Amino acid sequence: MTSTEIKRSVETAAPLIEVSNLKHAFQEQVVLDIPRWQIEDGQHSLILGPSGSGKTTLLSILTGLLKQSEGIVTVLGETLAHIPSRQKDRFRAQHFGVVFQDNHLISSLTVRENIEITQQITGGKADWEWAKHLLNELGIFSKVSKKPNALSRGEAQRVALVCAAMSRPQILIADEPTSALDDHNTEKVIGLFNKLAREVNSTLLIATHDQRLKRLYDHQLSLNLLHTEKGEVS
Ligand SMILES: Nc1ncnc2c1ncn2[C@@H]1O[C@H](COP(=O)(O)OP(=O)(O)OP(=O)(O)O)[C@@H](O)[C@H]1O
Repeated sequence: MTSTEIKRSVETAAPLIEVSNLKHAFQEQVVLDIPRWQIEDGQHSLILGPSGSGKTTLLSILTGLLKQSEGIVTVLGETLAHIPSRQKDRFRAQHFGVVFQDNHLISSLTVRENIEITQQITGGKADWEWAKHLLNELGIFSKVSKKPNALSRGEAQRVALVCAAMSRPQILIADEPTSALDDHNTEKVIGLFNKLAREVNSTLLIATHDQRLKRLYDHQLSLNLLHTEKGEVS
């Protein structure tokens, strides 16, 4: 066992994520209410729910960007509320890789520069060999000197995946990775996420309203709309 694996096995003796009595409200409107939820290391999971059911809110809480109104959230055994604010960014960068729906690549930088700057921001040391390996695994190494506007949406998403995986995070989050895709491309993208999670030894956490993904992952958290707008039928 390498030292990284030993560190990881110690860190992951606790569940990867554990939530109890979690509630969140915006202006007294409760948008999230999760009595209990747990993910173990390696248990790829879906957060399923319609638009407005609180998926992004939950991801923001898990990554320490938003403090919940009530309840306890622990990540890798650490209670988020006990981590001082100035250490939250570091905690997030160390343990989470996030792939957003709209990729968040910097348009004036090449693929290689986007990857390098991500590493600098997350505090990791430059490791171009690892980046090359991941780019090759995802079939986009030939695009390293291109800028994002010269990439297809699928290629840009794969670059974003490489950026998210560079720090070998324990948790790889994807926010709506497939909702705009047809069935064929959905399977391809999910295949890439699974492959990368294996490479990096990460657990996938996918937030989506795409019901097609339900049959692909056993572990699922279903969120419901807790409120309706005036004029909407509940
Ligand atoms: N900063 C905020 N201030 C007030 N209300 C908010 C804020 N952020 C989210 N909300 C509300 O909280 C509810 C949940 O929003 P959230 O973005 O978490 O849902 P979602 O499931 O991710 O939706 P979508 O699939 O459309 O992205 C919505 O009613 C939204 O309007």
